[in-house]
Amino acid sequence: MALVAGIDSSTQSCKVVIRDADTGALVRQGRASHPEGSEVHPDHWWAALQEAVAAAGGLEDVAAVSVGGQQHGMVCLDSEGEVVRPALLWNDTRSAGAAKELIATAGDGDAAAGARYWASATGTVPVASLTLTKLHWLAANEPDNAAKTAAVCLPHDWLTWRLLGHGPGSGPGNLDALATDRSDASGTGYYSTAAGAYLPEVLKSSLGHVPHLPDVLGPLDVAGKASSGVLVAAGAGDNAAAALGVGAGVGDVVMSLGTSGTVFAVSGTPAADPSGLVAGFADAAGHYLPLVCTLNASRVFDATAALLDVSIGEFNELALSAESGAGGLTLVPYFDGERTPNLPDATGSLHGITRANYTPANLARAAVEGVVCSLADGLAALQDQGVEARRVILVGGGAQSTAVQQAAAQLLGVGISVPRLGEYVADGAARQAAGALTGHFPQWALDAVDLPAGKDDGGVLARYRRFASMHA
Ligand SMILES: Nc1ncnc2c1ncn2[C@@H]1O[C@H](COP(=O)(O)OP(=O)(O)O)[C@@H](O)[C@H]1O
Ligand SMILES: O=C(CO)[C@@H](O)[C@H](O)COP(=O)(O)O
Repeated sequence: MALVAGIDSSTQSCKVVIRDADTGALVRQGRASHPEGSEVHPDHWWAALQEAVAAAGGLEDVAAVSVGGQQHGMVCLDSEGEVVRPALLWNDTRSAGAAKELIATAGDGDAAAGARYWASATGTVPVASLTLTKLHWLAANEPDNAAKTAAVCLPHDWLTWRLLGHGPGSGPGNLDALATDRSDASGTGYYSTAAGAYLPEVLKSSLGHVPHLPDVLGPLDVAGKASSGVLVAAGAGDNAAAALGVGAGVGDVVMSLGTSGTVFAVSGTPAADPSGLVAGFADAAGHYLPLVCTLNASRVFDATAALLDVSIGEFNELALSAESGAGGLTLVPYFDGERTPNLPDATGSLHGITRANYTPANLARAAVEGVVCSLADGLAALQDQGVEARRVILVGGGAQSTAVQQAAAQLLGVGISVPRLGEYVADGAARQAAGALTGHFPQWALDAVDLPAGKDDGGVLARYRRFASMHA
């Protein structure tokens, strides 16, 4: 029995699953936390990866490994392979102005024309989350660090490189060993998803020079072999890895409630949405992954639970104990600013408060409904781009909440499928590792509970949309 390992290096933590390559049976797993903040030195990810691997019993008996990682994070390396500055993560909004400038410049001052240019050139209209806008911010605000940047890569690329034994000072040519895959390259802002190629001229005009970029590997390619002999696969962005992990097919929309809220589907054609709501990413199996991402999902639950001084389990019980509609309370969850819609400076808001409805249970319910409604808007944006939604597969930490599952079934207008408690990004990476080992993706069974579509009788979504539109 060959074993494969999948790693999910996501915003809040690193998770490792070790599975049987043939059957997909879970053999062991481990986890370690990442530090807080939207600016993190990559060394923390490496330390957490090693801790999580150790907690999972090590990789000595594992034949292949692959890394799924939080997307977009800007990892700048100097000519020796040393990290130039802590990575700016996908949820760091300081480059919002840089995004605006890149759009205006491309459209000669006309933002709509600029958005059309970017959607057609890369598949995605720039927002603060994209690596490109972070590099543009770096050039304007830290010119010395920009000048020192000899290579740029993403969190999963950097971890793959470290697993292969590379690192600061690991010798001349070590930057040449950097590798990525289409799914993560397509989230940089300097890669054309449709053409499958980097856009060096875009980098030159935003960073001031063209740094070395990781080779873009195919879905079943091998990045290399570690000194221990373990095969290291191409890896993927975390959302693309989740799509592989749940085996998403035509008609499936995946909705993830992690730190980010994401809604995405596997598609045969690349998206190019000039409204900027849908990002035109690639998937990890040779197709495309139109995706909507918000900045506010599970952490809205964490923050509300902290305010109410209850555990996350008690928070869910409270939300379940309130009526649908939270007695008239509506929470617009823009706690960390927002990416979709693009409102980086927004804050959250609570509407409809009366003395009668201002209870912990209604507040918990309003938090759940607010997050689910923001993702319902994401689903609508995907459908506007032609994505077919026959069911929504719920994943990510927040999907474990029964209150979230019920609200999703009620408010999304399609049936919900909740896979059994699992780590679907890490599982997707494990499937990719098995693919690199055998030359094909294995079919692994997925155990899920289905909930039929309910009805939004109380107009919860319409009321949410009315209050959310006040932020525009
Ligand atoms: N039962 C639950 N109900 C609501 N939220 C939960 C539950 N279990 C975990 N979470 C939340 O999920 C988040 C972690 O999810 P995860 O998908 O691992 O995030 P990320 O991939 O961004 O690191 C945390 O904010 C955590 O509080
Ligand atoms: O920016 C995006 C997708 O475009 C995020 O989905 C990140 O990839 C982080 O994922 P989580 O840590 O929230 O799972």
